[in-house]
Amino acid sequence: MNSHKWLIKNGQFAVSDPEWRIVKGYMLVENDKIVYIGEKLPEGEEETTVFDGKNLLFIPGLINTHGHAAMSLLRGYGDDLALQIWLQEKMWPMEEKFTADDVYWGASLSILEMIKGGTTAFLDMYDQMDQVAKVVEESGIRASLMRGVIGFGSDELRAAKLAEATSFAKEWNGQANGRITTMLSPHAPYTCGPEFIEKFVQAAHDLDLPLHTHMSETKAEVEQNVKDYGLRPVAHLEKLGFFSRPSLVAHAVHLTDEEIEILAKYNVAVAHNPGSNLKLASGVARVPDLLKAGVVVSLATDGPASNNNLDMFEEMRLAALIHKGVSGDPTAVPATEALRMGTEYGAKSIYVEDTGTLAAGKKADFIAIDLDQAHFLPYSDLISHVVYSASAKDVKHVWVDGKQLLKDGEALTLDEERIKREAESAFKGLKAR
Ligand SMILES: CSC[C@H]1O[C@@H](n2cnc3c(O)ncnc32)[C@H](O)[C@@H]1O
Ligand SMILES: [Zn+2]
Repeated sequence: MNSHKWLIKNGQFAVSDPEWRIVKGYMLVENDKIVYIGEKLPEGEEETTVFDGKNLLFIPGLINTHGHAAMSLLRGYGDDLALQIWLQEKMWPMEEKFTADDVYWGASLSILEMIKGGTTAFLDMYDQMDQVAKVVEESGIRASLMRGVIGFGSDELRAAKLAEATSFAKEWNGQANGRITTMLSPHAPYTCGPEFIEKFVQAAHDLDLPLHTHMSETKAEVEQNVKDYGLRPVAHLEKLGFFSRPSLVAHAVHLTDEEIEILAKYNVAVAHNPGSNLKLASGVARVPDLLKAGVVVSLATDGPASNNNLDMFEEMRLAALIHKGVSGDPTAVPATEALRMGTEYGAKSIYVEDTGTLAAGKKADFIAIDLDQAHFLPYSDLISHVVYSASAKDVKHVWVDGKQLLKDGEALTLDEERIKREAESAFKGLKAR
């Protein structure tokens, strides 16, 4: 393969080594990697192709660590409901009717929205994952993918779903030039019995893969777990060996001090979904306490049907704001920490640690924010502006693996008009069936 080198000049770059600061000057990219960031033109690069970074702030691509992309087709279908009613009466009956094409177009719509909003990597848990993987391959985004499994039904059905999950994980791990990685994912302790979860743990050991699940999202679910198994979800999963694998849990809203200690002890990462937790009235996770205990807390939207968008700037802002409101402490989650949660901690959570920061040697997954807008002036503190003033609409350019996916707000790898048409028609089809 021919080597491709290009240089950004006149840019402002948000680096975090170890504190956030803005470097004004140059960034050199070679193939899929950042090779230099600094104030001076790197020696010998006078002739290198140049991209003008004037009026642009370059930050690491945002990393959305929990979601269900195909659920964009169900956006607005079942608002203002609590989790279990929303799942049982609205989502699951519709999801039963999803065809492979529905998953493909639903995932395409979400991936388009994510790229346009500055997300360069995401985690997805869903059925018919090969369709999502196809869109990841075509679009150029990075993703951690898993066939999510709900363990209702017969032993045969469960065995078939586990086999599907493991064969997907084996087949797709490392595909799309390494942009796809995989995990194994029982949906939740309330939809997967203990023996079934143990099978996932065994498979994760056999295949050397991380585990992911929904955990302690609602108070009712925690109480049900105690009734059914005599333990709260954290001790229950610990007993089943879940945390013996690298693991990421989504939500973790209802935790005791002891549970936070257990998560910290096993290095379990938490995907915090502030928007979805508020919308489904699930509660507010103890993020400041988790961070204090040394738990890696990243940010996620959850599916577009419980959010109802995939704007990671909104999640960073919510994370920075709600914990101040709940605790009465304005320093509970500072802007600097919210930005790490949306980038660096996201990379750790989905085990793609060669991304998530702007630094020489890291993957060239980064975005450019258009600073020439009223809501960013004065240019007093650009890190503050990213968290408190920016939104998905401010993203002008996006690169993943050094390849440009968004240019002047236009998707380069996806056909936006076709995706919008197909998604609308897929939703109509679902409703009619
Ligand atoms: C087995 S595929 C994933 C499964 O998860 C469902 N889901 C979407 N959002 C949530 C949530 O907040 N908590 C629990 N489960 C959720 C989705 O509808 C799929 O069935
Ligand atoms: Zn979810």
